Amino acid sequence: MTTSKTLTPVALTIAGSDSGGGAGIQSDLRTFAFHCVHGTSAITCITAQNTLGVSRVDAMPSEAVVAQIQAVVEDIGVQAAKTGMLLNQEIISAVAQQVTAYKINNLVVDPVMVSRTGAQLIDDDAVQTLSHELIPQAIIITPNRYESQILSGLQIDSLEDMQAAAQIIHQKLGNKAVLVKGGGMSGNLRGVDIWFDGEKLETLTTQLVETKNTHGTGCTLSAAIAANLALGKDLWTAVQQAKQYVTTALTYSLDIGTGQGPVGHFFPLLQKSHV
Ligand SMILES: Nc1ncnc2c1ncn2[C@@H]1O[C@H](COP(=O)(O)OP(=O)(O)OP(=O)(O)O)[C@@H](O)[C@H]1O
Ligand SMILES: Cc1ncc(CO)c(N)n1
Repeated sequence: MTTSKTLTPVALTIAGSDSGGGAGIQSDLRTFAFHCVHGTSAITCITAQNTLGVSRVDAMPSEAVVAQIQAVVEDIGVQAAKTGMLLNQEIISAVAQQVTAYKINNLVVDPVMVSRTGAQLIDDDAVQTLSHELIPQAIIITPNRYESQILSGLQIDSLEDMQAAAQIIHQKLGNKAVLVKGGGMSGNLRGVDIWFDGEKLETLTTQLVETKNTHGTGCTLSAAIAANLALGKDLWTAVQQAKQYVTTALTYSLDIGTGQGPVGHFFPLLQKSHV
């Protein structure tokens, strides 16, 4: 059997480490692997985190983040990338400069600012830099309910609010597409996302999964979109399939820890071995 370098899809995650293994770098690399995409990483910060929450965050020096991106892109090359928790203004600016310099165009930005529970994950100055320097370079951004409120200036309580926010964010920031995620909504809207690409306003609905173990859904979704882009799929297909991946991972979520457990990525293996 021969192997070919050119046939190996590679994706890069630029994100924080989650010691509990449910979100961040750990969920992204797992998602890439289960898409048969080689995963590379640039770690922005180290969180001490478990199913109950984040107890400490240590930022990496921005030079270290830049060095990781350079090491990966200059030697291995990437077909797609995603950003997650970038923590502070300096790191966001440095990442934005690298994205420009290396012309990373299949860029998925998960604008991690506020967790689903409403906790702020980056400082105030960083929100501005994210909006002005990095988000404009993304092919798609995937804000959750609270991030969509910040980016659109709207209070979001209904499906109509989500639709209006997606359109405002698209107009303001000019990404090819915006996906407003509904995990932070209430009732049946929890599994509903809104896509807007300037023309098509679509509601993405899979089944609602009734579980408390939803940690890492947002990271997994954006990583799965990036993986699908690395595999050469078009953006709309990449998003639809990523949404399905997250839904299935939620149905196999892991009841570990005493708080919110993570989504489960092992389902393709479990199905094969009939465990
Ligand atoms: N209970 C659920 N059932 C089905 N889908 C869900 C559920 N909760 C979240 N999702 C889906 O998970 C994806 C991530 O959305 P969510 O709003 O949870 O992102 P997030 O807040 O960024 O996540 P994170 O917990 O990683 O910070 C979306 O596609 C959303 O519809
Ligand atoms: C490291 C990290 N990135 C992203 C999130 C958002 O889910 C988190 N909780 N932790």
